[in-house]
Amino acid sequence: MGRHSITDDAPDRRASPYALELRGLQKTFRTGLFGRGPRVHALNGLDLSVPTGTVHALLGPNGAGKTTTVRAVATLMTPDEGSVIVDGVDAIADPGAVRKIVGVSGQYAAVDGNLTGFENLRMVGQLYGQPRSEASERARELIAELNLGDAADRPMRTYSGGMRRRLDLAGALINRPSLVILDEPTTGLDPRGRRQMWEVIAEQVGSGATVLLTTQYLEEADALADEITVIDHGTIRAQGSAAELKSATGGSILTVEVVVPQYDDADTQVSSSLTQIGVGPAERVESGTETVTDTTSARWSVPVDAGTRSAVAAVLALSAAGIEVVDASVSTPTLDDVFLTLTERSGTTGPDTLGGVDEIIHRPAGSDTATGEPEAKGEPVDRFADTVCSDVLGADERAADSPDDRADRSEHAHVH
Ligand SMILES: Nc1ncnc2c1ncn2[C@@H]1O[C@H](COP(=O)(O)OP(=O)(O)OP(=O)(O)O)[C@@H](O)[C@H]1O
Repeated sequence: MGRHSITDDAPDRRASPYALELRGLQKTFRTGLFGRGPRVHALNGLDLSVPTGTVHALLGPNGAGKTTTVRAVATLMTPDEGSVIVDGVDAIADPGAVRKIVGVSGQYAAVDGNLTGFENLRMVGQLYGQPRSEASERARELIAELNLGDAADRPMRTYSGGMRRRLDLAGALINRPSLVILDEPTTGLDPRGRRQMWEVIAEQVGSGATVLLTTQYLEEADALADEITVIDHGTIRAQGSAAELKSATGGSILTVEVVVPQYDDADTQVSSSLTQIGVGPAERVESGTETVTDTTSARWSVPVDAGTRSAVAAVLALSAAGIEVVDASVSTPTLDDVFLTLTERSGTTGPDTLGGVDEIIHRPAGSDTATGEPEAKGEPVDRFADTVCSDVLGADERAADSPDDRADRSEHAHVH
């Protein structure tokens, strides 16, 4: 995708093969009245590199730090420590420049329900500084790409959930951003709508977009992402392709059911045959089951790395040793297994788990300037749109900052 520049001010950009680089990102929130509640370590030193033209998925349970990461990249929140570089531009030193080169989903579709999809998109383009004719052309282009042709001239309030999501994605793409941030792009869609959205996202990536995706759907990350980062309590638990994560979580397991031979060292015989095929020791997992032929069978399992070929090899080896095989199957871990293993290991207990609350700070009233009031989820959406608008319309950028973010800049909480 080409890049559209909306101002003459060229940002201070260094050449980079990465559309996004995060280094040592830390963020601690104060909570409670006057910030006297527990500190929440939302991010504990996050590192991430997203090569240009790829999709990177952030996976984590509720409260893991996904939205905080996304907000740091979208310049809605200033981290306490670390750096955010978008397409070579330092987001902390020059947030205004970064806002012009990121597109964030969830921001635009609701601009005005009474306007048509086309009018909404054209307006977003104009807010980015595109002349009306160019904004119209880009809006028509995206409407065609995102299969919204039939609905383009209908008021947006008549759109289905899936159409709104596609219009929303179009809004995030209107400025031909270097990095597209999709925060849970298919939440609430039915399976068909989700698959249609995946197709649209895949097409955009095929034409060169770089995407940072957060999702609660592991199959979404599996289907779309080149790389996945699993985070929990603001810390990276694992990073890699879906296949790498699956094999790091334990690889495939071969399970074999055999007719128990009636001689003394039968177990040793089965165990050594299977261990030779596997990449770890074989274990007897179940025994004493009556088979349909009134003989007793036993189940064995062994970790393997050759997929179904391991099952064939096991049957051949056991048959050669005179042991009858009743059943053999290989199971490969799903991304769900990976996710559960990684997040269970870190002590996550469920959807309401808080990220990294580790201390209660008692301060005398008035001893710090942070309000510490938790923000309502969803507030950043409006704030990003406001900030983009104020940037492109030349208003004072600082006016769009919340008191919370100003406090963020003046005060750096530390993780202990
Ligand atoms: N403004 C805030 N004030 C206080 N705590 C906050 C604030 N924003 C986030 N947190 C806390 O930081 C942690 C990380 O939150 P974050 O929203 O980034 O998680 P998430 O992975 O996006 O979760 P979810 O999937 O539920 O959206 C959570 O414990 C959350 O309660």
